[in-house]
Amino acid sequence: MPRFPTIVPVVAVALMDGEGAVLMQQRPAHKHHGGLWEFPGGKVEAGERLEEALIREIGEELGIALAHDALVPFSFASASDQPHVVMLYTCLRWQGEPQALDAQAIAWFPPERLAGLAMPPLDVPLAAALHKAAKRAN
Ligand SMILES: Nc1nc2c([nH]c(=O)n2[C@@H]2O[C@H](COP(=O)(O)OP(=O)(O)OP(=O)(O)O)[C@@H](O)[C@H]2O)c(=O)[nH]1
Repeated sequence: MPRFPTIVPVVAVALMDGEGAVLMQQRPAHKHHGGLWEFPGGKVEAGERLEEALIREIGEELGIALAHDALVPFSFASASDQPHVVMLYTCLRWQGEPQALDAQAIAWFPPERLAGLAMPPLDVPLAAALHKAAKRAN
């Protein structure tokens, strides 16, 4: 019987500003997927709850405190050739001003511009779903 690879859970967030723009970060050049734009986040550590991991990662990467009750599960993405499962939340409320503490750069993009970014493969369907949801909301 075929066996599935062990899953590596990754949590990420689409922070949205008052105009619906989404914050993306550019991965450091020396890392896997270097230079690509991704949703801020990272791997869930053993024993961590998903939201707890996300709040920790975002504190480390952007220096902001996400409001726990503002984290809304949005979608997830996986592929047969990699163990990562990216679980994306949306969030409209946080404390502090996002800074690129880990990434090469951070920037806000209207949802319709996400598809034009160079992204890791798992982010492509997530970005498309965000764009679709934004269109439905308008
Ligand atoms: N944070 C984040 N990671 C993503 C996204 N999409 C995606 O495929 N990933 C992958 O999920 C993993 C997250 O790992 P991480 O951010 O905690 O740690 P890392 O950069 O050191 O990863 P690495 O060990 O693969 O180099 C990376 O392999 C990354 O490429 C995304 O939108 N956000």
